[in-house]
Amino acid sequence: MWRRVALLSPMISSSSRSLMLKQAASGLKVGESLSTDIIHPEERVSPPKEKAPFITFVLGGPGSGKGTQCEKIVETFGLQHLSAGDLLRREIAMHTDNGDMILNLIKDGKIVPSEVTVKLIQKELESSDSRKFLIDGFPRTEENRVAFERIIRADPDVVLFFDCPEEEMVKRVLNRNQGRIDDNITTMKKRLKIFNALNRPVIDYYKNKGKLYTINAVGTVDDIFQHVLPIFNSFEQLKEGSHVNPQSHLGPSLVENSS
Ligand SMILES: Nc1ncnc2c1ncn2[C@@H]1O[C@H](COP(=O)(O)OP(=O)(O)O)[C@@H](O)[C@H]1O
Ligand SMILES: Nc1ccn([C@@H]2O[C@H](COP(=O)(O)OP(=O)(O)O)[C@@H](O)[C@H]2O)c(=O)n1
Ligand SMILES: [Mg+2]
Repeated sequence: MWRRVALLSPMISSSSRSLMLKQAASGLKVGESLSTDIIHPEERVSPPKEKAPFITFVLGGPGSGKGTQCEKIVETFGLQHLSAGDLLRREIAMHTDNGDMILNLIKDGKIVPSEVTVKLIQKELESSDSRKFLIDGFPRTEENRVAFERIIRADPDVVLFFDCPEEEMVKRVLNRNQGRIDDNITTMKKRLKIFNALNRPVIDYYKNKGKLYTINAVGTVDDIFQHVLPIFNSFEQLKEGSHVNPQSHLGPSLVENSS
């Protein structure tokens, strides 16, 4: 929705609006001309400046707790949660043209072509009324990141990285119990390899840009969330409309902004 509004608003000037009203009053259809009413370029009203939406990328290995923490962020700050994995699984469930291809890649722990994933995210962004998003499990590769920049033409404001030891991630995934086809030891080993090879460069990229917040993902869900809270609390635009107004409980040893 935000992009559509931003693209459409420059098209309507005050004089063209009055022209449309006159046309309606005179019984003319929009597009048929009223020869006396000429719009001069200097009469055009500049479009309202659309503020870019607030975007958070949520990174971390499989089972690091991204989805779990996203639920808590949504509850507290009202961001809209877009899980790349959930969007892909929905394609499988709906038997779309890409469904089988996506299923085979997920089963094998591989990354779905970026164009497919970014287009799914784009659809959600454009049809949403929200102005603040949590994009979970994305970008997983440099190719994902570049495709998002090219297609969406937006940059994240915040990048969270849930840092978790491998053995803890394996334990969590094998106990996840959500009936996921990739929650088995064979796929998990492949996913960890791919995470280390392809997601680490993305993490380094945002670290160098000063946008990365690394969070120790070991501990209880609530303890970890206490380290997420102050990050979002530091952004004014997230406070208004949030469901509660949480106090900061920053534990500096566990949260590191690598800027
Ligand atoms: N801090 C935590 N400690 C123990 N288990 C957790 C924690 N956070 C999440 N889990 C559990 O671990 C599993 C993976 O969590 P999930 O949020 O799905 O991770 P991700 O989205 O990063 O793969 C789930 O079963 C979840 O309930
Ligand atoms: N950006 C993304 C996100 C997920 N995926 C695919 O979807 C699978 C599950 O992603 P997910 O984000 O739901 O996984 P978790 O980290 O939550 O376990 C990945 O292993 C990939 O096969 C992808 O190809 N590209
Ligand atoms: Mg997840």
